[in-house]
Amino acid sequence: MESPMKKRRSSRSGSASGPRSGGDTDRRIKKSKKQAPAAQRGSPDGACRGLKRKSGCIEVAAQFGRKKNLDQYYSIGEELGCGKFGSVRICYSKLTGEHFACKALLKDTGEENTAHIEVEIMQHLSGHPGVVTLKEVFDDTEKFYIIMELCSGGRLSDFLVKERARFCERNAAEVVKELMGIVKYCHEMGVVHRDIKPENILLTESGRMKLADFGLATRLSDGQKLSGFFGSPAYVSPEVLTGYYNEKTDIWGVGVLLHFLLLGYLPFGGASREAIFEAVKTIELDFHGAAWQSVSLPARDLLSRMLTHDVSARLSANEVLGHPWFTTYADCSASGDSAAKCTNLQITNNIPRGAPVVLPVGRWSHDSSQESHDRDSSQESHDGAECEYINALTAAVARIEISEPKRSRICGPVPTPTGLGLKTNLCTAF
Ligand SMILES: Nc1ncnc2c1ncn2[C@@H]1O[C@H](COP(=O)(O)OP(=O)(O)OP(=O)(O)O)[C@@H](O)[C@H]1O
Repeated sequence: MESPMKKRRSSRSGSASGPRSGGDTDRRIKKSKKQAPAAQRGSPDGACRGLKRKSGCIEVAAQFGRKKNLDQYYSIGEELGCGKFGSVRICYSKLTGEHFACKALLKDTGEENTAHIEVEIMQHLSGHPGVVTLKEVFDDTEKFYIIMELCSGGRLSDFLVKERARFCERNAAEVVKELMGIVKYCHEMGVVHRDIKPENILLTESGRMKLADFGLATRLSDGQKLSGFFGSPAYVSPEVLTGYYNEKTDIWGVGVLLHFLLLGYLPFGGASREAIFEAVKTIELDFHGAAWQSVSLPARDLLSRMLTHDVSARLSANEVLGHPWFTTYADCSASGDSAAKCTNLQITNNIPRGAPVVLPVGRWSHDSSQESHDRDSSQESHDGAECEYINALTAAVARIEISEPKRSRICGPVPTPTGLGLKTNLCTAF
């Protein structure tokens, strides 16, 4: 797994533009129902303007109700992780004994308003099971302390590195389905995350995913465009590098993750940041090469629609979730035949960055113990039938009508997405 690359926090004041100010990009971005205006990152007064006034929305005037005397309420424990601007530690409520995570952000970094917006967006999204829940905020003369839900399962990136395990398509579909449900919720709430990557996806003890680190997130109203560089090089979308963008930049990030899950390596690599950017901007992925032969056609079709440079053609979160690839594996599970339909991908250790993984072409097995390349004739005929099924699905995929997302704003939690099929593995992995 690629090590996380530094974000340009100093350029967080990227702008949001109205629909009329943008040239070509405007024509590619269809307008939809009006939504809240994006936060003005340079203006604390504007930070809550237009934001849906759901219960608990933080009023900037109230400085998100931050409290003093952290020590009075919490004991701070060991470090869970370290970001560019501070560390995150486990903490214990002195009142209830509950465990939380405490993110400390230094005040003298000029990031004070960013901290406000991060907190505000977390609060805005609170209530969804896929978003790290904000508990409360403290400050003292030097730091802000964000008390949030503890995700003791660690980061998805660490899980992927540790496991180095087989990621069959069914498991990949479960991961992406759950993540996309969270992204869909964010977009419906008018929030673009802008830094979707496995380092920012945390896992609970029970293996559920939680999107975290809203430090680069922003709000976006329908038809608005964003500009400015945000994100991590390997996951950044081409439009972020070349001009204006919208919430579809998050779809690209999930697409990069899906590519990793399916093939075991990231699609855009390079020896330097510039080289990665060049790859992101110029490489058109070919889903027909040898590496893809053991990946189903619906999976390839979906990925090609997530990693297309044409933003207007790129699927929305809702459209991704409606893709037949997910139906395939939902149906498999329902029939109790899911394991048989898993294409096991062997993600071997020490894969050089950007190097292709040699996949076990045509191997279908029930579990990792059945790795034999010898398949009996009944299995062959089973595969043949499955191929027909998959090809029929692909034909259906080709007829999918692309529609703009409904930007209805959901005030409460949306239904919990299906849990990770890897739940057990995740629990034991940490
Ligand atoms: N709620 C949480 N529960 C458990 N661990 C957490 C939690 N939030 C953050 N962490 C850990 O702390 C690390 C840093 O957190 P986070 O990414 O929010 O900080 P950051 O300063 O924004 O980082 P970056 O430099 O990537 O922007 C995470 O990678 C994760 O390991």
